Amino acid sequence: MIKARFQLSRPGFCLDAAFEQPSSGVTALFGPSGCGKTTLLRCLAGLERADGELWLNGANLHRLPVHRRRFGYVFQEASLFTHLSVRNNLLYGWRRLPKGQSRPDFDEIVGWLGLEPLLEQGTASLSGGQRQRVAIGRALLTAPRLLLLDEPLSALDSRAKREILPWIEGLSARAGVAVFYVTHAPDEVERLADRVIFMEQGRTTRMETLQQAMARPDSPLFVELGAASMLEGELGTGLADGRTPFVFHGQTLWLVHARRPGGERVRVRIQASDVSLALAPVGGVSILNQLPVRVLALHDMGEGRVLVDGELNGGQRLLAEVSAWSANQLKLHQGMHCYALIKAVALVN
Ligand SMILES: Nc1ncnc2c1ncn2[C@@H]1O[C@H](COP(=O)(O)OP(=O)(O)OP(=O)(O)O)[C@@H](O)[C@H]1O
Repeated sequence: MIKARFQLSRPGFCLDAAFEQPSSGVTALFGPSGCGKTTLLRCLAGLERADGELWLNGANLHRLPVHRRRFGYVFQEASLFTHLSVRNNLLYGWRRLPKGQSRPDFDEIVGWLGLEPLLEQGTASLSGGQRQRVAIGRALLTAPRLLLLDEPLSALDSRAKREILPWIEGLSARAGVAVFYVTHAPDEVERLADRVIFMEQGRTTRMETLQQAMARPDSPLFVELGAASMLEGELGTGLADGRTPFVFHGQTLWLVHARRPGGERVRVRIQASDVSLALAPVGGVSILNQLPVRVLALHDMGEGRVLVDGELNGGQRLLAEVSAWSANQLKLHQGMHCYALIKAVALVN
């Protein structure tokens, strides 16, 4: 477990943050600009002098200086050594690991991040996404106890961001290291995070699993794009007619244009406004996906809209946005069974 509490004041800003998280997987630190995400990450790293405490798996790290914490830190813009090749940048911390400490496998980490073709290059010719991959590799090669990533994609354009995301995904599990990931981009949280710590005005306001964070209508993750649900399951083999099955808890959703090999664990995203409800299965419609759902709660969103919080077979949650008029017509109420008609399903990873 990681248990942390930090208090710090500077003119115009106070940090008062506390959390407890498992020491595995990816925890996103999410909140608006200026709420203190970077400051909290810097407190974890030991780069800020804050009051409080920091425990990692029972060890008290709070008084330890930065280098003795052995955390990897990657900033918004990778600061690579310009006089060294990619290989020597990667090996920089690895070579300096204390004698007797087990060394991460260089080739393995290079492979995880797809860095082989770049190894003998200088850093000047690297794209922004490649630089970040090298910075993450360099941090992992120091065998960090925690990996701290501070908005590593924020300086990249959307194409570079799309390219780098698959390399970052799954890294925490492969390397067996817990990752703290600062971002204000909901799509990065949905794609990468297992858990989310929400922050506002210097305070940690809530800690949730991604599923919990996406199952409440007032989730800060929904502010820009509206409510959505995330389902986890397995991709099946694509059919000749263009459909690919996504299977979860014995149910199937059909995706179109998935173009991916079957057998992978994936997440899919369903926008609540793309989900309609019906009292019985509907025939003669173009909608591919209909799933039974049980109504857990109805939330009045104002402006004649109702957000229906539903539970699918197996327990995963599905949000549907319907008009208040339709909710009345269907007499939707808690505990009721109905069918979700899902217009679009997007693969997240
Ligand atoms: N070195 C500094 N000296 C003084 N104030 C600072 C310093 N760095 C940050 N601040 C202030 O501290 C507050 C928290 O900043 P912080 O960078 O932690 O927020 P953030 O949530 O990471 O923001 P962003 O998403 O924009 O990076 C802000 O009010 C910021 O202006």
